[in-house]
Amino acid sequence: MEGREITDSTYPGASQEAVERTLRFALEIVSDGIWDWNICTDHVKRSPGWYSMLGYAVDGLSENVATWHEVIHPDDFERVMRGFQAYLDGTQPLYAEEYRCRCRNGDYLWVSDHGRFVEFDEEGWATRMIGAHRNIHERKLAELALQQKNQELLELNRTLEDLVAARTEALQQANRALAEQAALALRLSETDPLTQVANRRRFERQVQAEWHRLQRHGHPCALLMFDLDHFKRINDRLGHPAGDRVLVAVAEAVRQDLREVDCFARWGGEEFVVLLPDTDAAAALSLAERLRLTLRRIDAALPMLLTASFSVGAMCPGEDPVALIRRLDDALYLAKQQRDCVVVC
Ligand SMILES: Nc1nc2c(ncn2[C@@H]2O[C@H](COP(=O)(O)OP(=O)(O)OP(=O)(O)O)[C@@H](O)[C@H]2O)c(=O)[nH]1
Repeated sequence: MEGREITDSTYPGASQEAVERTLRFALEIVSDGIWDWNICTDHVKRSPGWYSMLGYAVDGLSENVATWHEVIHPDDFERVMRGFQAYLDGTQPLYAEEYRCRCRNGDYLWVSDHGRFVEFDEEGWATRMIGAHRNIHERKLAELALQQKNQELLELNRTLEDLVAARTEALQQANRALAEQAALALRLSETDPLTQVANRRRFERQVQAEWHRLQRHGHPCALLMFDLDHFKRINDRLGHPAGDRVLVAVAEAVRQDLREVDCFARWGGEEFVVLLPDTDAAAALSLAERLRLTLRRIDAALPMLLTASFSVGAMCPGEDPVALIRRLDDALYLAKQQRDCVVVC
């Protein structure tokens, strides 16, 4: 077994005493204090360096293991004993611990402690163990201060990360709320407050977009315009609020006859327009006829029949949207000469 005999081939011909002296010198050079434990008698011989390291008079303490137990800091005691026992049990290949030792003046000094068995009986039981202490107080304090700083930095970092995450979340929430508000503001600015259909502004924007689509891809697109007939009479006979209710009922009925992609808008007063993407003039005409009949069927508790006059027209490539609207206006004017009819332009 390694380290079983101190007198081995390293020191051929030397006496046991001479070898021990040499080893002791070597240990004193590399350590601050040495202990030499006779396991059978429980006698522990400690070097003068060990006593002076802790401020005790040389050989001023009982030379046994209990002295060691008494100087270990209570907070380190269990850990050190566990490490020591693990070596004694053979579950650890060496005994090496760092802990605090009580000095004579009551202060505690950080030391490192290494030890190993050096002699065994015939059955292989350890009979002697030698160890060395080193004063690591300054290094250990610096290390602990560094650990403390690292811990503080970690906590600060965590706090900062939490703060950043909380701020990011708050910012994202604010952005979402802002985007929702902006979308609502846009919707309101482009919605007719009475009928809740699109207003002229939204309609003109959509017409421009469709016009560009037509120029680029040649997709057909049609427009439909209608104006309620003799609407003034409704107001005059039943009052303005009743007229409002009729406008709302008209918008509701027409909307139900349209597709999602159609843009239905109130052009002004009792006049409405519909933008019909991917629709040619013939399809727009049949839709206008259908809507004309729809309006006649509206049940608005009116003493007179509700009718409307329509104009429809398809967008022509190259034609200015303004010119197209004018064309529809002119056709509606013609329809108004007869009323309750559709004029294609
Ligand atoms: N109740 C109500 N009436 C409105 C609204 N906007 C416009 N009007 C009324 O609609 C009527 C439009 O009258 P006119 O332009 O003479 O048209 P009309 O009576 O429908 O006659 P024709 O279009 O020639 O068939 C006016 O009395 C306006 O006051 C509105 O928001 N609510």
